[in-house]
Amino acid sequence: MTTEQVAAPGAASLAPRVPAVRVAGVHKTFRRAEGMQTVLQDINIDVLPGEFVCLLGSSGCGKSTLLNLISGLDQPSSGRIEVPAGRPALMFQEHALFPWLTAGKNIELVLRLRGVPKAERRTRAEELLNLVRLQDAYGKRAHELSGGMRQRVALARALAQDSQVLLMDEPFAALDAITRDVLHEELTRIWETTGISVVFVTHNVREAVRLAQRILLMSCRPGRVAHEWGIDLPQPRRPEDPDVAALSVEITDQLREEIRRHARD
Ligand SMILES: Nc1ncnc2c1ncn2[C@@H]1O[C@H](COP(=O)(O)OP(=O)(O)OP(=O)(O)O)[C@@H](O)[C@H]1O
Repeated sequence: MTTEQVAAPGAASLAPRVPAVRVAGVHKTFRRAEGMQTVLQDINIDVLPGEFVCLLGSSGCGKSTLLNLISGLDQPSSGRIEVPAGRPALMFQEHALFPWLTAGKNIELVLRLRGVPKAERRTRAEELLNLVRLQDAYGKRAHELSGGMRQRVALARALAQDSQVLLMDEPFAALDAITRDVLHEELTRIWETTGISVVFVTHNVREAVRLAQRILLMSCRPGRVAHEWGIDLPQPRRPEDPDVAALSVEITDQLREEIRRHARD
């Protein structure tokens, strides 16, 4: 297992040794018709301020469950979740924009809920749309936007929460490969600019290697952190770069091994 610890480049208001997110000894069990199912077992993760961490694993290994626990949407059966950086923002595969509101108003709604004065909301919404390179989308509704554009608005809306931590659950999984690629580039740029911590869930090895400073590979049933890689390859990374390709092969082999092990159990 490679456990190279990587320094986060981003800014953050927290002292360097205080993690943005701490998951300590977390177990999660669900009651099901066939009995109790342990989905997560003894998960221990510290996410540093400004760090980009990918949770990688095959379908059903508990990635979304872990993200839900970090977000506070669900509680661990035992162990502790701490988010010293404050309430995280969330982004999912589904954009979940309100269809009756324009892109700008979707963002302004979050600003309003945060108590941002009315006079400032429009300017801030436009700034956020600029940040995701959607300057012209302020007055457009979701049905007038492409899938990639909707996810950009969803990202802008998540950033409107002004959180230090962004939790992303397969946000680009429904997009075509080229659009996904462009959004990877945008997300990397935004992460570098804002210095937020990102916890990004995916089952796509290439996506994880493209984005992350640290990849945590989860095993299945129960979900545990089976392997960890620290990645200090420069951004932007291209799949065909030899180091990126070699790492993708190494991680894919480990993922296959985890899937085989799970099938044998
Ligand atoms: N509320 C729940 N009640 C019962 N079982 C649940 C609940 N939520 C999740 N599970 C189970 O926990 C396991 C892990 O699910 P989870 O959605 O976290 O996996 P995942 O790794 O995110 O999968 P995918 O990549 O397919 O989204 C699955 O077996 C799922 O059926």
